[in-house]
Amino acid sequence: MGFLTLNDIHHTYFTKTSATPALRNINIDIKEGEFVSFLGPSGCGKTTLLSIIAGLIQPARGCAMLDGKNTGKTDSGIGYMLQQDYLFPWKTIEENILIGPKINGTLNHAIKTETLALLDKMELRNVLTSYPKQLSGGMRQRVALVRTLATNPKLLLLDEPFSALDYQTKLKLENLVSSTFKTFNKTAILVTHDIGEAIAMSNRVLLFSQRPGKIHKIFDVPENLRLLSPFEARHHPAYNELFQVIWKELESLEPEE
Ligand SMILES: Nc1ncnc2c1ncn2[C@@H]1O[C@H](COP(=O)(O)OP(=O)(O)OP(=O)(O)O)[C@@H](O)[C@H]1O
Repeated sequence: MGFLTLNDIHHTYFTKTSATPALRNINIDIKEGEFVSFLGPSGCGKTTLLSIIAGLIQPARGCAMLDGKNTGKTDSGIGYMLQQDYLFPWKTIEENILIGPKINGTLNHAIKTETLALLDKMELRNVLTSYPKQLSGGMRQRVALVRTLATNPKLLLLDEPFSALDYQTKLKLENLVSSTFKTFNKTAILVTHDIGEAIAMSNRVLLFSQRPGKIHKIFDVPENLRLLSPFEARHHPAYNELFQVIWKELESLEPEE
């Protein structure tokens, strides 16, 4: 069994008049410290699967087990980061990043020091007393990431966290996130539409089929790419090779016009 095990997950959304099958037969083991990306056509169920892993949606069948516990039944220590930063506009950056430990009742001197060090690592100095509206989009996403990491989650779910950023900021943030996750050996799942980002950030890329989403193929990212930063990885021949393979596979999934 993996650190995170997705066990025969199926899900269908029901309304009064319709049923939308979203996911079928999702089975996968993810190791501790692994970075996995979910890639696939729009509407194939990637966010639904993240919500099931987070315990926010009860799947119609199957379950997600993290460290031996069903994520839908326990407070499983999962951090969730989205495209929007959802910082509290009326709180300072310091208050925002420490809110998780404060709510959990775990805030102490050591956690505060570690969290502030993380803010430093994210190249955000001198913003502690600022408010979110005074920061750029890229800075706010980094603050959101520090806030997510402050609770020391066992697993991080990242739902297109870089997609609203300009290209340069996105590349910079990918580098920062990747080095932070490697340093702290964090297990993470990234939902993205960017094949390059998936390859440059991950150990494995899971390609989903059209809805109802199934795991269509799993691509292992060569070990030598993982030793590089995402920016460096994008210039490696192995990156281009894998990009072509995934691109062709993704194209074969698109519906005929
Ligand atoms: N609450 C809901 N009620 C009914 N249908 C839903 C609901 N949420 C999602 N769906 C449908 O389930 C399918 C999967 O949605 P989901 O958001 O998981 O896909 P996705 O792969 O994340 O899409 P995208 O890449 O466009 O963000 C879609 O057809 C969507 O319209």
